[in-house]
Amino acid sequence: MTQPLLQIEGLTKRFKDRTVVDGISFQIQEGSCAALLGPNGAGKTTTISMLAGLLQPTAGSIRLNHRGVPVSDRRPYIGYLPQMPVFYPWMTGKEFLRYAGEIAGLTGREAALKTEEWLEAVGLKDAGRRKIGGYSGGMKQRLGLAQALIHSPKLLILDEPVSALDPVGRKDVLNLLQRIRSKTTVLFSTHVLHDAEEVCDEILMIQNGRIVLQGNLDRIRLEYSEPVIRIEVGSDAGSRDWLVSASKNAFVSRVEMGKTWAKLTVKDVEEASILLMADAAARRVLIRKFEAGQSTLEDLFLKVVNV
Ligand SMILES: Nc1ncnc2c1ncn2[C@@H]1O[C@H](COP(=O)(O)OP(=O)(O)OP(=O)(O)O)[C@@H](O)[C@H]1O
Repeated sequence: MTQPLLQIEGLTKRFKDRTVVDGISFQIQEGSCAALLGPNGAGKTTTISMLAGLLQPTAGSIRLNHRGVPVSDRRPYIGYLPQMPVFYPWMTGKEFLRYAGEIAGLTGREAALKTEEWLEAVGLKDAGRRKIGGYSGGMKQRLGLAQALIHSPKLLILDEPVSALDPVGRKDVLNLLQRIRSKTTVLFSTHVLHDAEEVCDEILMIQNGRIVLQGNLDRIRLEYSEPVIRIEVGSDAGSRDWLVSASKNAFVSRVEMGKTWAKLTVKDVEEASILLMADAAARRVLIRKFEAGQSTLEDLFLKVVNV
């Protein structure tokens, strides 16, 4: 078995007496794309800052392997884009990238070559001649990605790369990440499950500084999906009463309910659908929506983070 690119063991960060990252362990295989997913305040930025070498862990180990051997200084192997990158608005995109390349250790010539390559790759070939002060949020984030990749790192780490963007910028950056991930191992943090699903194959769900669920997305989807029926009824008293009594059926194992809707976890979705529909028809209940299927990853995420 090949060594994982990144191995994290018991990583912990305490600020005074407050434990913000609480002994987390995980691995990232070369070539994969992993999302560190969790609600606000879960500990994502703190974890990522430790991986990027900006914050000293209180305990635990971070090991990055290159050709199967641990490296002593992992920073040259990592590309990092912080949650709120700082750009010099008076620089052009091109000047900024060259500067970033030289800071990352490239020679002037290499930095110039890589700048052209990356400006093209992130769709800023023409804009590269303009000042960053005039860039949109999405353009800045694409420039930030180019900056993080300019020294050809083995692992790209991004802290909430799309959360501050409008839908167009978000789509642009997610599409770009989709392309990058075929060549570079990626770890990015997000509090939006949909973003993780769009790009990643692995997830690490974090809450209160602990990993509460981790693994391959498809496997988790399969393992945790449950048969559910979602029903929406009319707002009349009869329909609402029926919904309450329907949720008390013996075949319902869990209920979430609003005034005119219910999500019922059942044992056998087909059998339960037939019984519920027949009963609703016999009692002339106004069904506005009836959806029988499997619970989604969103359901699981909400259940895990308990919101
Ligand atoms: N330097 C610090 N000193 C004390 N507490 C801190 C410090 N940095 C972060 N925290 C606290 O640690 C917790 C986790 O913060 P962190 O920024 O890692 O969460 P996050 O998951 O990235 O959240 P968000 O999605 O809001 O960015 C928060 O409650 C935060 O207030």
